[in-house]
Amino acid sequence: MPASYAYLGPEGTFTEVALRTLPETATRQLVPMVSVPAALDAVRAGEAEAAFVPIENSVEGGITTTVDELAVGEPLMIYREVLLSITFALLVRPGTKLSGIKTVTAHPAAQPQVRNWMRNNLPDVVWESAASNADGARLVQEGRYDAAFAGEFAAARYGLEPLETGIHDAENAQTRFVLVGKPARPAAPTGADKTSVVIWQRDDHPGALLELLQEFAVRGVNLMLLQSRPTGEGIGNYCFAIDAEGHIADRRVGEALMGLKRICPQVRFLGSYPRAGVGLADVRAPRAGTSDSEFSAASDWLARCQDGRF
Ligand SMILES: O=C(O)C(=O)Cc1ccccc1
Repeated sequence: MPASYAYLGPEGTFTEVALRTLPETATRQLVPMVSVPAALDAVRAGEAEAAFVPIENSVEGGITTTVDELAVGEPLMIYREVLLSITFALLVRPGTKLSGIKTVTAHPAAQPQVRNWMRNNLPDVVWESAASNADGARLVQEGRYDAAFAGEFAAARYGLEPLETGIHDAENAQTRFVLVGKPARPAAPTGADKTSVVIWQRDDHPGALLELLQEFAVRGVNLMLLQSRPTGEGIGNYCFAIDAEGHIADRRVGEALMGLKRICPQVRFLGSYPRAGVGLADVRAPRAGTSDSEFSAASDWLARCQDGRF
């Protein structure tokens, strides 16, 4: 049996479309799962080699279920990311008219991307969340809802028709998906990489977040995502999911992570992986004093000082 990748299903999700852009899917069995936690647990249980799940969108930010699931439980690591531009279609059973729609469904992350369109076109319609956009389409096929926001490509799969296509409140809305597996050595740096971590702060005091961010700032590491998530230990207790530019093998990134490890009760490394859609030409040169060679020269100098050989 070929190795399998579990993904947020059922068939016809944006997740599946994004997953199929990875060349290695040609030799993998793709297994739709009912939820993000189910896909991740399939990896933890050794039933799937990897899971492919949505993690962030450009309209609403982090997809919290995914961030929360990666922050706790048996550790997993991100190996790849895929960016997909998203527009929605309003899918209905054949013959349904806009005026006949009383209920609509989709994944919760779809709502901020279609809210204005709904306000203008379906102002009195009741929204209910589905496990995924394709699951919403499946529920419309079953007659549970009148319409679903989903990819136009999902229509044929569920015997529906698109009443409207190209629905998107924000121009160029993109969703980011990640391929997640059990921890192993990250792929070698490409020069255009990203490092994801979740960090917990030691205690609540003025400047606590600033102290964490300084570890990146003083080493010239640019941040690409900062998301606070409740730890579940009472109001005001947060951990922070952070994406930083660079690879853990880059000295400035490694040193920033070591700095965090010294001051945080817990640091969870979620992986270093190539940035989607970014080439070497798009990557800024390191800030003065933060290149690998400058870190090495400084450690050599320190060793010489310690030896009295300066
Ligand atoms: O992949 C899907 O279809 C999903 O349900 C997740 C999702 C939600 C909103 C935008 C893109 C992907």
